[in-house]
Amino acid sequence: MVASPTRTIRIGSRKSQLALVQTHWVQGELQRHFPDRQFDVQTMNTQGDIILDVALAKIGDKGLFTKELEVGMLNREVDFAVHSLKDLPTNLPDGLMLGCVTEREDPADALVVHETFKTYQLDSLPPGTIVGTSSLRRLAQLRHHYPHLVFKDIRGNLNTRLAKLDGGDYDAIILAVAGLQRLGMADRIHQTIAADISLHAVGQGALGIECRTEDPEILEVIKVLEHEPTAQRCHAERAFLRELEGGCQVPIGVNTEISDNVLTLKGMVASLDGQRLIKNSVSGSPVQAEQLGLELAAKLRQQGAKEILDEIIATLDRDA
Ligand SMILES: NCc1[nH]cc(CCC(=O)O)c1CC(=O)O
Repeated sequence: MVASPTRTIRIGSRKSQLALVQTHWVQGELQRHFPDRQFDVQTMNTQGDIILDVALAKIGDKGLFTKELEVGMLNREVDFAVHSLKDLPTNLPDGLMLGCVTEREDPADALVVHETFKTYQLDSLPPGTIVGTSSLRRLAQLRHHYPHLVFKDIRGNLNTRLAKLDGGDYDAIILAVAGLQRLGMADRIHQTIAADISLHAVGQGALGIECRTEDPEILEVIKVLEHEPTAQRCHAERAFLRELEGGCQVPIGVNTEISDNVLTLKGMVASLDGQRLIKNSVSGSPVQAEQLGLELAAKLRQQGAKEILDEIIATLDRDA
């Protein structure tokens, strides 16, 4: 018997510890579904892994963590790439698509504290507490609720950030619950931040698998890992962000849930000083996910979101 020749499937990944944990999970799951196929992992450095000394907000986020992997796919060096969905831009290059969204972990943010701050919760942190975050979304929402805290930029992978916290550069930092859980560091979560204080990033907690548009064989393989409710929630979130975004990393947060076959999408846009914060929500059928995202974007624009976003983009351009 002649076995039909099947190609080895090459998976592209960043080299960070979190990226590798996520990619190896995908590789393991696919290997379980397709025991006769071979899956290899090929790692690449992205701009986001190389430029570590510039505030994320100033370089924007247009594919900072994804571009090299995308070039690899278009050049057929790799067949698909595994991303943290929140790092994947809402507009993808021609020839590539979001082929699969995996089941989401808790999408919330977490407060992680220095050992001398263990007795505090977010709402009891004393004035002047130094909180590290590099996300304008986290910054604006926390400033809105806790104007007495002091915010300081922080970069680097999860381990670097935790080392800076433990070394005393910060009293507390904000990280994604999902990243800490995946790296086996859930014990560092001091408090999960509630949605009424801080909405999470679009796609947070889910993995997004990007592949070539014209490669049905690969698309069929990766689709086995799709989790439909997560995909519907994330498609609504991404449509909302795509519709509002000025192309820059901006303070936009979301929250979604599906209950009794109704998808509810909450969204917020805030000014950097946290003084203006606009929120609203829409509900409808999960199969209309994208439409719900557009609807919510239109609502927030009516409430003044565009003015806030234009102002932020002008500030970032001026300070760049
Ligand atoms: N921008 C970095 C990044 N990309 C994905 C995660 C965590 C995992 C996730 O949200 O899926 C993180 C770290 C963080 O925000 O703390």
